[in-house]
Amino acid sequence: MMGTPGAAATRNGEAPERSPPCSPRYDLMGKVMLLGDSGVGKTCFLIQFKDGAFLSGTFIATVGIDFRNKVVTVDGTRVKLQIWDTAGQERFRSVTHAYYRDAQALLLLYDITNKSSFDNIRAWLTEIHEYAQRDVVIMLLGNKADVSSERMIRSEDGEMLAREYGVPFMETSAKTGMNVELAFLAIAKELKYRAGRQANEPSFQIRDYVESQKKRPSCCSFL
Ligand SMILES: Nc1nc2c(ncn2[C@@H]2O[C@H](COP(=O)(O)OP(=O)(O)OP(=O)(O)O)[C@@H](O)[C@H]2O)c(=O)[nH]1
Ligand SMILES: [Mg+2]
Repeated sequence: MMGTPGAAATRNGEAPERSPPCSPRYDLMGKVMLLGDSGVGKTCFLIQFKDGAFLSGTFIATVGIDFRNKVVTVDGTRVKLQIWDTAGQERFRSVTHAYYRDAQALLLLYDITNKSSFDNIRAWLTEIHEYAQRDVVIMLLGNKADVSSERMIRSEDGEMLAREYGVPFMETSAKTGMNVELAFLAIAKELKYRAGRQANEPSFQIRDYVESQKKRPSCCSFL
């Protein structure tokens, strides 16, 4: 499905997004984009979050760009996440660039079993800095953490890279669901915090939140 870039994260009612009458109510909405090389698992990550299912079998690369909506409730606030699933293949880059500008959050994935997908993260970050909003929330995710036997990238390497860029990091599995919901909940919490901080509300640090909540794969500390 193709869509168009649109409105920024807003309180419901202030800058309304046209939504069908049957869509669930929400207090706040934000656009999230999934980025990363082809095959790292972006589409599976989204399907796992949206439907709780894993697409195994033949890999079908995404063509162009697509989105799904899901409303999550964080601390009593309903946050509608409009999640854009991009094509990782180089030939679709010019299509996806146009969508960066409207995103409030970017989930940048690599595949822990694929070294080049990790090596390309720096190039992705350069691209993000070129096309995205300056204050966009970025999270680095090392996906396919369930495949410990083929691991090429140590968890510590992901952590180090994330620290260098000042972004939260965790390993995930679109297959088992490990840390998938947490990634989106952390984004939703950050968007809620940014949209309107109440007096006396403690400040929210997304990196601390992710560090305190994330699960670690049980098998791979020997690498
Ligand atoms: N074991 C395992 N396999 C995964 C995981 N996530 C994705 N895969 C597999 O990896 C392949 C690629 O997954 P996709 O989600 O289609 O990859 P993508 O990033 O959307 O790729 P493009 O659409 O080309 O950008 C598929 O065969 C999936 O079944 C995971 O967490 N664990
Ligand atoms: Mg895809």
